[in-house]
Amino acid sequence: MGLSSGDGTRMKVVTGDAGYVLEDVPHLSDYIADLPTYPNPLRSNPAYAVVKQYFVHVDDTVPQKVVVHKDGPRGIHFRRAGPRQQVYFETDEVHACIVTCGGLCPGLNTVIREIVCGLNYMYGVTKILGIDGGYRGFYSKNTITLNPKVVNDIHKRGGTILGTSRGGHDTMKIVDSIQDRGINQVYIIGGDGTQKGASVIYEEIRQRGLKVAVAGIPKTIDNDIPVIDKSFGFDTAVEEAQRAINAAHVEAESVENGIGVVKLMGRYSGFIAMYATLASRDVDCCLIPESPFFLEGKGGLYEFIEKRLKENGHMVIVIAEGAGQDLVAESLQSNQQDASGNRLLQDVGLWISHKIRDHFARQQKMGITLKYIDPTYMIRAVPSNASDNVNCTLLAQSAVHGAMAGFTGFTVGLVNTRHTYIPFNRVTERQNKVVITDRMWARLLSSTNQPSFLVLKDGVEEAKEEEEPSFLRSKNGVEEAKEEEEPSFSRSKNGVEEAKEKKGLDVREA
Ligand SMILES: Nc1ncnc2c1ncn2[C@@H]1O[C@H](COP(=O)(O)OP(=O)(O)OP(=O)(O)O)[C@@H](O)[C@H]1O
Ligand SMILES: O=P(O)(O)OC[C@H]1O[C@](O)(CO)[C@@H](O)[C@@H]1O
Ligand SMILES: [Mg+2]
Repeated sequence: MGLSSGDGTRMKVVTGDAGYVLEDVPHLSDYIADLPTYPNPLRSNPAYAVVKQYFVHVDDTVPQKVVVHKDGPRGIHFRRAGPRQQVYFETDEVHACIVTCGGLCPGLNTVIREIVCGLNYMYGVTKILGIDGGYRGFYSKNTITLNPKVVNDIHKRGGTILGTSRGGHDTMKIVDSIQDRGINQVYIIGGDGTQKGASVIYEEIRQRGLKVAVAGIPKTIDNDIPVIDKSFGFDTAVEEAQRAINAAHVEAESVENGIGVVKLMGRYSGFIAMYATLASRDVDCCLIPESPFFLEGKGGLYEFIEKRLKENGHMVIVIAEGAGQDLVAESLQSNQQDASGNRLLQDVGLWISHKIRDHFARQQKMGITLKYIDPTYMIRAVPSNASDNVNCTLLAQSAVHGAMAGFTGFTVGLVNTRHTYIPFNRVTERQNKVVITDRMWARLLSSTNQPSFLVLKDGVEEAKEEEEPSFLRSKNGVEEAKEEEEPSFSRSKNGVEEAKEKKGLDVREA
C-alpha cells in the first residue's frame, strides 16, 4: 500500500491492489506526536454490551462506486464511520461547540440535538456550547450552553435554535475564539459554502498545531453536495413541496384551461423539482437549471402547454428557482449577491407566469387561467419528517464517533447507504447536479412525457446552445456527471444522445 499526502489540500490517499484507493481523512495524530489514547467508554456502556461488532474495524472502508465491471478498478473508497475501540479524548477533556450556517433546512435542530445527546449519553461529555448565528457568532456573540435537557424537544421545531447567517467567515477570528475558549471539538452544520469555511478552519487549526477536531455535517435542501447519497432535509422538502403541487393541481383542474405554476428551491441543482415531480404524478412539466428550455416555436414550452391543455384541459408546471435564468436575464439584469457571495436569482416563477399569460393573450386562440404558487421558504422552514429525523440522528452520532476517535477535517455522509468520513475537499470541489444524460432524468421525462427541449439537428437532438445557462458550466465547460452513476445511454459522436436510444432505456436496473 502506498500513502501519498500533501499538496495544498493535504490529501491522504492510500492505494492497494486491484486499483483500490482510500481517500482518507486527516487525524489529529498526523500533526501532533505521541497523543495518548483511551478505551472507548462505550465498551462499558450496558446499552452496547450485547451488540456484537459494534466497533468499526480500523480497515473498514466504503466504495464510492457499487456498479463495477469485471476488469474495472475497485475505485475510490471512504473511511467507514462509527465508534472505534480507542478514543483520543478523555471524557472530562472534551469541550465541544456546534454552529449552523447558511440557509435553513429541515432537520437542523435534530442534528444539534443528537450531537448534544450523543456526546453526553455515549461519551459522558458535559461541556457543549452552541455558537449563536453562524460563523460570525464565534467572535461577535455570546455562546449558548447546551445539554440534553435544553435540546430535548427541539427536533419538533423548524429552523435552528442556534440561529444561522451568511457571510462573516473570518478564519483568524474564528480560530482565535476556538483557541481562547479551549474548544477542542467543532461541529459545523451547513451547505457547500459552510464546508469550505470548515475546511479553512481545519487548515488554520492544523497550522497552529491545536488538538481540535473539526467535523462537518452537510446540510442543504438543494441536495447539491457531491459524493453523498442524499443530504438531510431533502426528503422533507420534497414531501412539503407536494402540498404546493397539490394546490396547483386542484386550482388548475377546477377551471377551463387551468395552469398551475409552482416554483421550488434549487439554485444550481434541480433535485427538489425533479423528485417532487416524480413523487407527485400531477406535474406535466418540470423545468430545472440543468436542462435548458425555450418558449417559442417547435418543441418549445408554449407549444407543449397548448398540446397538454387540448388533451387534458389543465396542466401543472414545476420550475426550480435556478431554471431559465439566462432567459430571465434577457429582460431583467441583476448581478446582486448575498452576504456569502452567492448570486441572487430573479424570480423565474413570476417571470414565466407573465410570459405564459402574455403569450396566450396575444395569441387569442385559447383563454387560460394561471395560478402561480411560490412555496419557497415553506418547504425548508418545517421540522424534519420521520425518515430525515433518523438520517439526522445517524449523521450526528457518526460525527461524534469520528471526532472522539481523533479524526478531523472530515464531513460525515452516506455513501451507498453506509456512513462515511469524507475529506472536505471531496465535498467542496464541485456541486452535485442533475445529470440530464442520466437515467433519473430520463425516468422523469418518461413520467411527465414533457419535451426534452432539444432541437433536431441532422436527425440528432441537441440543446439550443445559446440557451445553456453559462453559470452552470464547470471550469472546463463540461458538467461533471455524479461519478457513481452510470450514464443511462451511450453517447453519440458529438456527445449528444439519440432519441431512439433513450426509448430503449433498460429500466430493470434500479
Ligand atoms: N470559500 C469559502 N471560504 C470560507 N468561508 C466560506 C466560503 N464560502 C462560504 N463561506 C462561509 O460559509 C457560510 C455559509 O455559506 P453560504 O451562505 O454559501 O451557505 P451554504 O453553507 O452554502 O448553505 P446553503 O445551502 O444554504 O447555500 C457563510 O458564513 C460564508 O461566509
Ligand atoms: O434566501 P436565503 O435564505 O438566502 O436562501 C435561499 C437559498 O437557500 C437555499 O435554500 C439553499 O439552502 C437555496 O435553495 C436558496 O436559493
Ligand atoms: Mg451553498
